[in-house]
Amino acid sequence: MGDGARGDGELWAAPTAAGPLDAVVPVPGSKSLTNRYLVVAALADRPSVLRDPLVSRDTVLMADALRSLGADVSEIAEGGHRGDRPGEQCWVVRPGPVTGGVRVDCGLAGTVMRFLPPVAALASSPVEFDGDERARERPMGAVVDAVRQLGAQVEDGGRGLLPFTVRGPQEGLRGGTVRIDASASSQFVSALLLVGARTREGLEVVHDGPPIPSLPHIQMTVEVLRDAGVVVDDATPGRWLVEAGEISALDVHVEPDLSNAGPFLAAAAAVGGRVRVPGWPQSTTQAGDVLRDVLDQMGAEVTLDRDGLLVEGTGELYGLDLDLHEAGELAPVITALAALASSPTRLRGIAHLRGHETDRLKALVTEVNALGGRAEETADGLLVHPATLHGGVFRSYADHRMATAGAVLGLAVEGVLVEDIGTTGKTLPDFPGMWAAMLAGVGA
Ligand SMILES: O=C(O)C1=C[C@@H](OP(=O)(O)O)[C@@H](O)[C@H](O)C1
Ligand SMILES: C=C(OP(=O)(O)O)C(=O)O
Repeated sequence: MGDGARGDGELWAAPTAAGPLDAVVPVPGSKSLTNRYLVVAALADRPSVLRDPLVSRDTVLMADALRSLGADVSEIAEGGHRGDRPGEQCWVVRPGPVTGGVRVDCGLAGTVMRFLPPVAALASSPVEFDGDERARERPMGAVVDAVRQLGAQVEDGGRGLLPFTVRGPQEGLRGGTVRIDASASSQFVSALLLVGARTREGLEVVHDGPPIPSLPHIQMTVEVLRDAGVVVDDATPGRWLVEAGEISALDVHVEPDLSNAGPFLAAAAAVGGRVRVPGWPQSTTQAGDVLRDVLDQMGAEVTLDRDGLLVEGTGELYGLDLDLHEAGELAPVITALAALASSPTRLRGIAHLRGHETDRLKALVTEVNALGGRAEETADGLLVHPATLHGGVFRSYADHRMATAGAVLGLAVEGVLVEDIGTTGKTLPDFPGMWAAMLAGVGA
């Protein structure tokens, strides 16, 4: 198991901010983009270059899995360059025929456990999938079902959960129409779209069920495929058509992870001062971009310019009523701010967070209330009422976003101890170091 695989019980004394912040925080690359680029590059016709990819547990698991399935992922660019820009790191992905006979460790990465079973169905020998203990509880049924509809066999003991083994058909994937219920995760649709071009007849994916969450993530998949020359028709809501054909190699710079920027930007909103995240894209498919609007509504001043995104705290922090169906991964950090706000917050449209790294609705209510907060679960979200918080242990449940939410609370509340801060390694290689750098010099 890699870094952050399990709660280690260790407590991290979250630093309080001794004064207003004044920091520039470079944020590593997007998890969602890095893992899509890796999969597309592994299925492409020639080698690809990913510039400034995220290197964290989720993306290393993806790179390792793709290596075991026949691609080569290496850190140095062809010819020994490390990239065009000073300090730029590159991953070079050389595709190869998809081979089976291997075991894929998904860790707790939704992108690995959902995106790779359809890739494994391109191999004719079996591929075993497993992951962390909690990974065995995350919804997988639609992926298992879809891979079967594509003609693969899946041995899952009838559970529709990890662990399972995928055996692709000897003759490769024919394609055709696959019908799934993607209401538990947008990743079910993304997973199928990513392999669509590698089927003989192309792939039609039809969603049949309650509304799909995180639609911007599906749009991101479509845009990444189009960058690689794949023809995708997404004109009809709930239906996607991917034409069969070659996937072109990519040479891409990975945008910073806007959702991972959340805790740093929230810090300025919570305790005042300014935090700038350089390289914030002017336009993006990342759901995290909605933070600009959310932080503005909560009372911060938000400015996007050529130097990045600047958030300035105003001393006011308001609650809000927000449908987060499209950007559920922001719920933990918004809940942390809500717990510090002067008016109530209602978050709606996020029932599917019960199937994320942990049951995030339950975990957020339990941990905010353990610090004296007044949060409650609703059928599809959370209510957070104003309260005076006190110190105590904030448990993270092996969930990177729970841990960073605890850090945000700790800035404003003395004596917050976050359990297993190392779990942030799922999507951030050095969160404690970045947090300390943001606070360096404050109040000095
Ligand atoms: O495809 C992706 O990269 C993701 C899709 C979303 O998943 P859900 O649709 O399961 O919420 C998001 O929450 C997750 O962090 C990343
Ligand atoms: C839900 C998340 O991750 P995953 O990609 O594992 O689903 C997340 O990062 O908030």
